Amino acid sequence: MGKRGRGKGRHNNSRKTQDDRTDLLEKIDMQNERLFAYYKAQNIVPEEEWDQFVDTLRQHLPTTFRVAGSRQTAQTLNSTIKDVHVPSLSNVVFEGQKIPPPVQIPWYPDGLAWHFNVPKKVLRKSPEFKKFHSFLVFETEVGNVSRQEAVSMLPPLFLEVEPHHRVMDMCAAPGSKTAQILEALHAQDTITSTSIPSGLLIANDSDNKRTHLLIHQSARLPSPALMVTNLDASNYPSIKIPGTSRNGTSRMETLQFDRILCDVPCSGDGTIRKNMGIWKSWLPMDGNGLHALQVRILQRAMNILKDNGRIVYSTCSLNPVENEAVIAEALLANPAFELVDVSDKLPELIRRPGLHTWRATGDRTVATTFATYEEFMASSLDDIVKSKMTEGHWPPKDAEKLNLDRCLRIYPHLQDTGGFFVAVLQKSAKPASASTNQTLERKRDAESLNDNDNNGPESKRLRLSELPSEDTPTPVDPVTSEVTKSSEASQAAPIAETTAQKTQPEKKVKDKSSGNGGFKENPYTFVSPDDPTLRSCIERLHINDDFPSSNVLVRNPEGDAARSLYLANDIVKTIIKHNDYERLRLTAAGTKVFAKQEAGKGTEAQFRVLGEGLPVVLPFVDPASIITGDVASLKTLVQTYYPLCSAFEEPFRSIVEARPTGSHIVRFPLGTHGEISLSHDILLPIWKSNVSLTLMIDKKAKSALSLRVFGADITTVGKEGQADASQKPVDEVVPMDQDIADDIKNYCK
Ligand SMILES: C[S@@+](CC[C@H](N)C(=O)[O-])C[C@H]1O[C@@H](n2cnc3c(N)ncnc32)[C@H](O)[C@@H]1O
Repeated sequence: MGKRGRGKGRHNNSRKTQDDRTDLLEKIDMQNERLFAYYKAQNIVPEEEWDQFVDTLRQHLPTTFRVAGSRQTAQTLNSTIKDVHVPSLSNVVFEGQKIPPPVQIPWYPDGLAWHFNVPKKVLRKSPEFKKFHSFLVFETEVGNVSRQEAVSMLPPLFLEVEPHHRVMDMCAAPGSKTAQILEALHAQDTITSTSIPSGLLIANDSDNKRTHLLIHQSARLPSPALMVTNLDASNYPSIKIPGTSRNGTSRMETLQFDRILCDVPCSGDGTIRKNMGIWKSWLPMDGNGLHALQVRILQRAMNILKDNGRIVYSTCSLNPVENEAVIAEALLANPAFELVDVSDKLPELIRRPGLHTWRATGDRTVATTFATYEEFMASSLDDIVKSKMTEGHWPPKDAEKLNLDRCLRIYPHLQDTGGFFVAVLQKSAKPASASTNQTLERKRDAESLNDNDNNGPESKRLRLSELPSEDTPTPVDPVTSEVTKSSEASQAAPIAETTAQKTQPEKKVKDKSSGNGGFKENPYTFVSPDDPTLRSCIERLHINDDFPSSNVLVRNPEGDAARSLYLANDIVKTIIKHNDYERLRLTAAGTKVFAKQEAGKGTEAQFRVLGEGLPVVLPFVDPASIITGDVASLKTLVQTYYPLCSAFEEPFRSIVEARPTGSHIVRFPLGTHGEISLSHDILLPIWKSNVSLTLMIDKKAKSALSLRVFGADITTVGKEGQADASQKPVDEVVPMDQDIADDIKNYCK
């Protein structure tokens, strides 16, 4: 749950929030002469479209959502929306007006994303929309639906992630794009079981609190391939993994990524339709001030990308200083990279090309904008203002050669969305060509201009040469597999930083984490495959020998299986084994599969399989050990907390009575059972005590299951709170990257 609307009176509060929001929309003066003057000067839209562009900025943004989860799960839920909900919403008339049903976003693959624009009071009062709304609320809470601004769904689509890819999401929180990337890594999952992809996703954010939001979000799609780190992306340390040199000797190498997402912190003016405060606060300095960090993050991504790998750079800002200027500066410094022409991808997406010319300014009134840095420096503006700008804020001399038109600009009036910018960059494996040599010359020109003392203080210039480099692989001791001390010292910036971090961990950590305090997480430690607790889980649940028991970890330095057991895939295991977790500020790794269940007095505690862990474990479980259930038993388990075994009908009753106490798995097979029909098998973990059973999934998952199977929330909590939940606006259910004003206020500026 987000920070809003907890506890008593939540329902009234959330309604109040909605009303306040509508009032705000009406009251706020959606006028900002600086913003208009700035964007008119950029020529971002043709003169004849300007009024339509501004009118759209002033309109409320429609609700958009994406059906999440693996391919199979998503398709099944999408069919429910298409075949059950949309027909029931197609003839709704409210206060004499026909209300349009949700429609699919035309460019989103497989029709899995939806758009609807319905006044709040319709959601509250129309029985059909109320039901649909409840469905969205519950499915969002369990992660089958992701409420996400349409344009924010774009970057992961252009990233084209495959299950074997090593992927880095550099600025990941709160995690809506991380979830999309995870789904792509897990494309091979089935509706009941999770694959163990060979790939990797490192989701990173420099804000410690927000990494926890990220962990919460990604718990909706548990993955053994996920790691979460809490570092400054512009200075991300190199990750070491063992490799082999050309002559066959083993050595440590730097991990390089196939795909990197740089969804960088930005001024966020593309979100003005949701974040109305931007109307009042917008200044050109918002973007100017972020430019250098944005370049440094992109540069770092370029350094850790594999040959032929791909980077997607994106912002929810329309400002060329945060967009084309960043791309141009990074391309000039990295001739091996080029912008990818993606004009044939997502053909239904209406986009405009990136700009080759723009006019930056340091003048807060935006009375003047400047075509070039030289023009700006020759102006009568104050020296302090001048010192805050760099040449990189302006277009380079022959910007056309960089193909900046291959960038994508998404304007709100084109398809009723937020404003957005995306650039797709590819690293070629070829040496620099004649044209890239020219680029190098331009870079040298640019650097020599930077060296001119009249061009502002040295500290304000981006020193590209200071960025960490990945060139030197680190030899490894063939016996111990450890990095030798001397080679460690020879690594440029990342290692220097590590050494500093080791000697003064607290201080350094504080400096780097934007005031979030020291790093207090516990390390992950692998347990022995022969660990008695692990062996007991494996035996009791009839898990076969293919289960990767050497990839099971715990979260304490001693390696004690005290509370929870996690499962990681091979690459996550390798990274954990060969890198200092404090240096990586490793916040999460792998997925939790088993947890300790305290038993009653005098009974020994056992471990149980978790709801979120079951899909990962299931492919290894002996099918004969799985109990077959019936819909009546499922209903009893959903309705009651601890139903007695004797409350169930035969044959389920005798089967469970014959089972030992502890963790078991029940399969409810697909098919029609009286009035209830299951479109696929449902597998759930249960706990059997001496006389009763418990369904071991959390209450939100139970409510969503109930709503899906029985058409209503028949859980105890649901019966008490359904009215409350169904009234809760869907946009208050989960934080959305473009939806929380705080996100923009606190983190994107
Ligand atoms: C636009 S938001 C990212 C939204 C996210 N990709 C999503 O789709 O949910 C930018 C994020 O960058 C993070 N951030 C800011 N500076 C950073 C840095 N130097 N390194 C890494 N992350 C940073 C912020 O904490 C914020 O969460």
